[in-house]
Amino acid sequence: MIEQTSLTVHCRNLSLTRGDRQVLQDIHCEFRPGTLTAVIGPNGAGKSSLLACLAGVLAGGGDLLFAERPLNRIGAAERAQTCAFLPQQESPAWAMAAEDLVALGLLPWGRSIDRARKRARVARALAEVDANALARRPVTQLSGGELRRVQLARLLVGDAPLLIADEPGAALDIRHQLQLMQTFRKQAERGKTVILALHDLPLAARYCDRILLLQDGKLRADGTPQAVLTPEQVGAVYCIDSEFRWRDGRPEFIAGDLI
Ligand SMILES: Nc1ncnc2c1ncn2[C@@H]1O[C@H](COP(=O)(O)OP(=O)(O)OP(=O)(O)O)[C@@H](O)[C@H]1O
Repeated sequence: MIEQTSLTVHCRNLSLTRGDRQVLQDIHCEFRPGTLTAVIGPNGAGKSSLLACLAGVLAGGGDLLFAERPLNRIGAAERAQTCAFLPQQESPAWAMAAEDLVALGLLPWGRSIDRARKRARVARALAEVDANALARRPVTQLSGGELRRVQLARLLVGDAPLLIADEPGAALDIRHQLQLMQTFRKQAERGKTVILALHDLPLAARYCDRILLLQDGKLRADGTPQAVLTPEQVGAVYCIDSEFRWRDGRPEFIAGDLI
């Protein structure tokens, strides 16, 4: 059984083919507890594919290890308790109440958590994303950002040591985006391994410890925001001008013009 409070993920020579295209090539990296990592890169670079592999949803070549154990040898229930995953897009299948959708995040624990504790954890997770007021609303009647916040509560409710979320803040207003990034920061500070695919480079620079930059399925850079978001690297990958600077002790990424 994997120790539930902290988890290192090793990814060695990971490759993935989808259709007739190789979308990930020899990705070599590791993700440590207490670290908030952003995976960035242009559209089609392979971010979602990488996250889906890390979550065990897609299987590629190479080795993926959770706490030194091959991911494909970890049973489904244990894997679900270990890793919470939020894909880029997910539409609700039926009109369940938001709190019931969040409670699905506790399914991997079955009856080992009693009803009262389940209710308390669901309420806490909804509060974390400022969504308590949505608890009884049918998920099919929520706005895009409201639904995303409820799905994020489902990601958090199980308290899994590994959190993987694909564009978690894409539909959120600016206040909820900041709140969400603070939540992920807190999760990392509590010892979780947190991996997010992000397009928002200023948010990645400000909140993440580490950035992986993907381009055409290859890992182009891996390091601190300052080391990765250099004008040269950003220019080469995104074809834009940019600036990375420190203001009041805080890293700031500023996008400039198209090159
Ligand atoms: N189901 C699929 N079948 C075949 N090819 C796919 C499939 N899904 C994605 N791809 C291809 O895999 C490559 C990587 O896609 P992926 O979704 O991982 O990129 P991404 O970096 O997450 O992009 P975005 O920023 O647009 O979300 C792209 O070239 C895409 O066209």
